[in-house]
Amino acid sequence: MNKNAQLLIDQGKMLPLMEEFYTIQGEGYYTGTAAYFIRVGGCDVGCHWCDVKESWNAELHPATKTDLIVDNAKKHSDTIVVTGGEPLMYNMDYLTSKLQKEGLKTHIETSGAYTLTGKWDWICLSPKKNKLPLTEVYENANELKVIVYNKNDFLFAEKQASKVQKNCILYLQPEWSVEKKMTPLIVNYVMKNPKWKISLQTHKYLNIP
Ligand SMILES: C[S@@+](CC[C@H](N)C(=O)[O-])C[C@H]1O[C@@H](n2cnc3c(N)ncnc32)[C@H](O)[C@@H]1O
Ligand SMILES: Nc1nc2[nH]cc(C(=O)O)c2c(=O)[nH]1
Ligand code: SF4
Ligand SMILES: [Mg+2]
Repeated sequence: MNKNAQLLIDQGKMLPLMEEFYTIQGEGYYTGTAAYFIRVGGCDVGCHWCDVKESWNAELHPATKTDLIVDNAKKHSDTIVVTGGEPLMYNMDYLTSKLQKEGLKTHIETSGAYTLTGKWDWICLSPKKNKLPLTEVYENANELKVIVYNKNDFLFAEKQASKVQKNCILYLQPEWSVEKKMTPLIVNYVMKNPKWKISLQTHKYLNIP
């Protein structure tokens, strides 16, 4: 990448853009709500079950002017979900201030493993064992969404829940490849531990992006 583009990326004025799409939020608190998704490339957390591994290598995704991303997003929805990849690998201050100036709601999907930048109307924190969230992200999360791949993940989920604020909404979401096996276990767990809710990847049942 040329020096100038790298400088603009460092300032958040350009971002490696993998894809953007208008769809229905499939997961968590806003499930069922229309939103425009901005998927930023680049992630080094390395979840073995990640459903967007194509996002990991930032160099495969074109550095795009943040102003253009915003001008496009505002045509589609009043709610913008920034995801990735891991969006917090980049400085989100410029993007979110521009989105909010346009009157748009800013939501983020994050592992919380990097410094919290940006002004967010909603933070979905999905912690990963390989690279745990930073304290500042636990403290500002509106929802905690723990992916359940095996039985040990219930214990991990409880540890993560002890780190977020009292009003943070707690979700357990089955990992997609074991969804048939883990969903009944999550259903049982939630009935026994009703501070938790179940979150399903409803867009995958609906066959939408
Ligand atoms: C692809 S990640 C991108 C944002 C950020 N890197 C993160 O992990 O939160 C978006 C959401 O999808 C979840 N996810 C990824 N792969 C999944 C899978 N195979 N099954 C269930 N959820 C998955 C993540 O935990 C996260 O909540
Ligand atoms: N419909 C839909 N909802 C989503 N919620 C979080 C997603 C993500 O990949 O971050 C996602 C996604 O990829 N599609
Ligand atoms: S942190 Fe998110 S994008 Fe990165 S590997 Fe894990 S699920 Fe995929
Ligand atoms: Mg997804």
